[in-house]
Amino acid sequence: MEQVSKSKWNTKSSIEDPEREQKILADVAVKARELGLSPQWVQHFFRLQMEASKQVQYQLFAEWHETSQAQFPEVLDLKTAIRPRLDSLDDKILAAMKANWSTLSLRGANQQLQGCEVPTKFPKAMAFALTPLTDRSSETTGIAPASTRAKP
Ligand SMILES: C=C(O[C@@H]1C=C(C(=O)O)C=C[C@H]1O)C(=O)O
Repeated sequence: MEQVSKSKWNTKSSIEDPEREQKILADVAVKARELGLSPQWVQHFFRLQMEASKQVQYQLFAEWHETSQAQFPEVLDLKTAIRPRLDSLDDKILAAMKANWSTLSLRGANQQLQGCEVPTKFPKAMAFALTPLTDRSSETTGIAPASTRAKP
């Protein structure tokens, strides 16, 4: 996200790109369906990762405004270099979700994550990022309680 932020800082672009976010959410829902994952939970997960990413960007922008940060040298281009990398990361995340779906959809598995603290410069972003893993109510996840799910 530092590269994304630097690129936007240099080009004075806005942090938020709702069109790109909508496209990502639509794409991951299609891919989730293809992989047999809950599109609802997958969208919820990616929505929160995007909130986390924007939180990091806002924090960095605030720091840079504070210090009157100049343009950054040697920053990758957002559209042609950074976003394609983010897209391939999204595909890897979906594949990892597929590989770990039985664990992810276990009710109670989230308890292992409750109260876990990861040292970070971006605690607010981390809170967003972890929410889909810690808040596992079926209302937000679209994952049926274990008792009602068919056995594999
Ligand atoms: C990461 C970016 O910034 C924001 C966050 C996004 C994300 O996390 O995928 C997408 C669009 C922007 O609202 C970006 O512009 O690519």
